Amino acid sequence: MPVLRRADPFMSLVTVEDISVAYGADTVLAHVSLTVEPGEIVTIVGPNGSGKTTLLRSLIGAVRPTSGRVIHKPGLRIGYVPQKLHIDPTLPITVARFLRLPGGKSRSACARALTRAGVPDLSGRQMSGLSGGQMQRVLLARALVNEPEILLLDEATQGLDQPGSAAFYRQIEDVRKETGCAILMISHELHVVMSASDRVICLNGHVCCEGTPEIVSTAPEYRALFGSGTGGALALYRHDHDHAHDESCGHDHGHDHGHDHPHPTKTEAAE
Ligand SMILES: Nc1ncnc2c1ncn2[C@@H]1O[C@H](COP(=O)(O)OP(=O)(O)OP(=O)(O)O)[C@@H](O)[C@H]1O
Repeated sequence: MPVLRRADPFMSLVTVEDISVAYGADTVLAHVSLTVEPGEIVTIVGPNGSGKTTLLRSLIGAVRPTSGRVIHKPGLRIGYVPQKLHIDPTLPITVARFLRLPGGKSRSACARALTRAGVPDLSGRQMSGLSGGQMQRVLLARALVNEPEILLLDEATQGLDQPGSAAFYRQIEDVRKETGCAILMISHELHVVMSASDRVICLNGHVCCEGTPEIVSTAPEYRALFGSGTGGALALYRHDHDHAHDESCGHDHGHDHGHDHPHPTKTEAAE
């Protein structure tokens, strides 16, 4: 069984224990371990082909690790926002119908999810007529219908312009504030995302380094992959933590997730 459920009231939402994943002869993830705690925002960064999507897919049970295991808190509700969803333009389907598709969700739950995703007025619109930004909000709403305890986002702002993606990430922070759900996301938009994250995991087939955005951005492993340019961008987006973190680029599980996390400082670039 690739995904286990363990009964422990104090356990993490998700625990990845030393997983490796191979496609045929190609090992794309080697000995990856991580946890996601209730209410935290964790961002996975890494170059193309570094195994980020594979990691998310193994979390939802869509990819089977060759070794190691993925453990979910029992009864864990997961919301998944894919990179993109191709809708056949000749298929007439409204947003409301799309949201209710996976098993007769109530109208009120769908309306609530659209409001949480910041698009309360889209329910009567045709899916094929949505802009890229609206589509991503609808995919977010779909992931929110079941009131997830953890939201997985796979490069959810791909194709959006900078203001569009900044607005999307602000919405994600609002969702976390309102619902308390944890967020595990993949993104290439380092300067926006690293500011909004409690913790960043830098992946390149294995976990290169992990910690607060400030710590990861100065880690030699991270700089070797991404250069030092983002260090300047990060300075624009200081995240005001009101809790302590480990000061090393190692595992950083010691902080308190039970309280409110402030938004990143607003900046010109985030407007
Ligand atoms: N279903 C599959 N079958 C075979 N190889 C795959 C499959 N899915 C992914 N791969 C390969 O595994 C490696 C990791 O892919 P993955 O999509 O997990 O990386 P990624 O970090 O998400 O990449 P990107 O940033 O480009 O989206 C790549 O070399 C990819 O070609």
